[in-house]
Amino acid sequence: MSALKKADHFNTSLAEEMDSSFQLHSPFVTRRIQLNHASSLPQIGSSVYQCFFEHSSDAMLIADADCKILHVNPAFVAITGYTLEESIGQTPHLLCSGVHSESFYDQLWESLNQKGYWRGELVNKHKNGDAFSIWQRINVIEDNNRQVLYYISAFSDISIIKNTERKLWQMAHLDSLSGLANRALFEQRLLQELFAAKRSGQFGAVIFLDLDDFKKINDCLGHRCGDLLLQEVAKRLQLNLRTEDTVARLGGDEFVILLSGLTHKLDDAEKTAGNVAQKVLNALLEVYLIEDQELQISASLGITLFSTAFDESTEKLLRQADVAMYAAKTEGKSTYCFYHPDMLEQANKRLSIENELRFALQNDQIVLFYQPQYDAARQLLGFEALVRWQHPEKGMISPADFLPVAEETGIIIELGERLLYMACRQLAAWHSQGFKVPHLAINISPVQFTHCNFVDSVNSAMELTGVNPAAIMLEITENLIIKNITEVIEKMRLLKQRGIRFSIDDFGTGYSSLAYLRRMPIDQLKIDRSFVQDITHNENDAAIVNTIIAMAGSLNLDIIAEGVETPEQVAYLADCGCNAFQGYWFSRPLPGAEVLSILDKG
Ligand SMILES: Nc1nc2c(ncn2[C@@H]2O[C@@H]3COP(=O)(O)O[C@H]4[C@@H](O)[C@H](n5cnc6c(=O)[nH]c(N)nc65)O[C@@H]4COP(=O)(O)O[C@H]3[C@H]2O)c(=O)[nH]1
Repeated sequence: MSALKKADHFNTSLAEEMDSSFQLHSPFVTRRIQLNHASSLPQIGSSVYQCFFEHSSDAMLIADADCKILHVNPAFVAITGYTLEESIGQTPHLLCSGVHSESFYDQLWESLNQKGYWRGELVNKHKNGDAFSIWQRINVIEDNNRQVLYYISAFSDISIIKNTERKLWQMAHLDSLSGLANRALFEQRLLQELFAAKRSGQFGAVIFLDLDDFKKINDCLGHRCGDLLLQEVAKRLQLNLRTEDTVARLGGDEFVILLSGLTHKLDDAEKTAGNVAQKVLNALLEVYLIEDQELQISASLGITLFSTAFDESTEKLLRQADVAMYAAKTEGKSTYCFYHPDMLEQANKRLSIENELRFALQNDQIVLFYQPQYDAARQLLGFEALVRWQHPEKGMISPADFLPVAEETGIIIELGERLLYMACRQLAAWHSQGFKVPHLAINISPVQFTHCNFVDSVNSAMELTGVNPAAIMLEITENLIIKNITEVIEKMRLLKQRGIRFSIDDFGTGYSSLAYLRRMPIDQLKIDRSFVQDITHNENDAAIVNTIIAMAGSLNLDIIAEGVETPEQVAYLADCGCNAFQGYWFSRPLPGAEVLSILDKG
């Protein structure tokens, strides 16, 4: 302001002077306005300008060469909240919001001094303290000697436009549920960081985060609860990261974190990224209070690093971090893994199994085989239903090759329900055809058992097929019992009320304790085939089998041995007191149609 020279004597009325200036040009298109009383342009009465000034919807102010406000119009009063009296004598600094930097004002003044005008966007402050955005035009009015006489300014409130712009930007760049960046914004920032890393030589990291078993929360507690949990997770992520780190939600329960400017050394960068990942893991593990319920959830994290040496695309880096996250899931969840190229092949294989498995489910490629169970006198005791995938090109695929993927991806829920229904339907059909099948054992994956819909899905399979529940034996594993004892017992109790029986599969390979077993409403222990295999020439295995049989006797449980392949094994097991067998010695698992040949009517 001090650079501005004081105006010449202000000897005519304001209206008259403005009359003169407006005769020359429109004030908003001229570069520099000079008053020229000798103008020969046609005259318009001052009342017209007065009227224009008073009724304009744009705020207008006129200031003298010292920037002291001489006059403002009613629109100025309406937009800024300052009355005419409050404004006169003040400088436009009255409206300063503090949002703009000193260099912003330097450029404004440079334009006014050199070009005689400035136009642009500004954020001003209303009398009530609220900030509002304006589109402002300022013109310098000079006399014939190029001495500044006045500054005239007009501005319109563009807050609505700016808010709409902001909303549109948010819609395009932010995730509406969590308020975090979305994939598009994340990729933009990642691209910037890739360029920055190339220049600086510093490492950056992309961390892919997926909540463990989040689907269960959504399925069991509802989507509202799931959404609230995701919002809490987002908050914790933001709280535990620096503001310069970018956190984004890609969708569902998938989040990504971008760490930049780590260090120049790979080891140090790995260490820092690992520390951040561990910090995030710990923070997410803390109990959540969602709608008066205490919830706990863990996460699996995958980390990939980038720097000058890497010429990766954003897409590729995200994929690498995703692949590493899957490795963390397979390592038992609630942990983090760094990306390694070997993981990619594994991930591609898993992805193709996942896609093909979904297709197989829809296209009846999933079938059940049935392996008979006998007593020592070869009396049929029942069958175990065993899943097979009849792949059109790859042939018969063993469950060991696709069940882990089905469990990791949650497909096991749909698959398990389907198998349960198919097994019940087959048993009901045998019974209705008059065949004597005392029981059918059905394998239940731990993921399937712990799902909130499990009891309902068993009940609905039984109701839909009309099968006799007393002929159903559900096989669960020891590890399931250890992890969720109370929940497992409750579900077993509900199903036992319907007449269903339970067998502990692969018994002896897990960590069951006698104390647990006593509490469980179990009917049968199944000796794992790894003990049966060497029972005749390995003392340890023989001792374990003897102990299991004794334990079953003392707990009043049935016992069955699986994987029996030789008559010696049958004899040995029978000597120990086991009188139920399943294994290749008796029969391999058979397709449903072949089972008919070994079934008895009666
Ligand atoms: N070496 C040898 N093996 C024998 C012998 N007798 C039976 N087996 C095999 O041993 C496995 C017994 O099933 P499991 O322990 O429940 O172990 C099963 C079970 O845990 C799981 N599984 C199979 N079907 C289903 C299903 O429908 N649902 C679920 N959730 N899991 C299933 O996959 C595992 C493997 O199933 P399969 O490949 O069918 O393998 C079956 C069966 O084919 C024998 O004498 N010698």
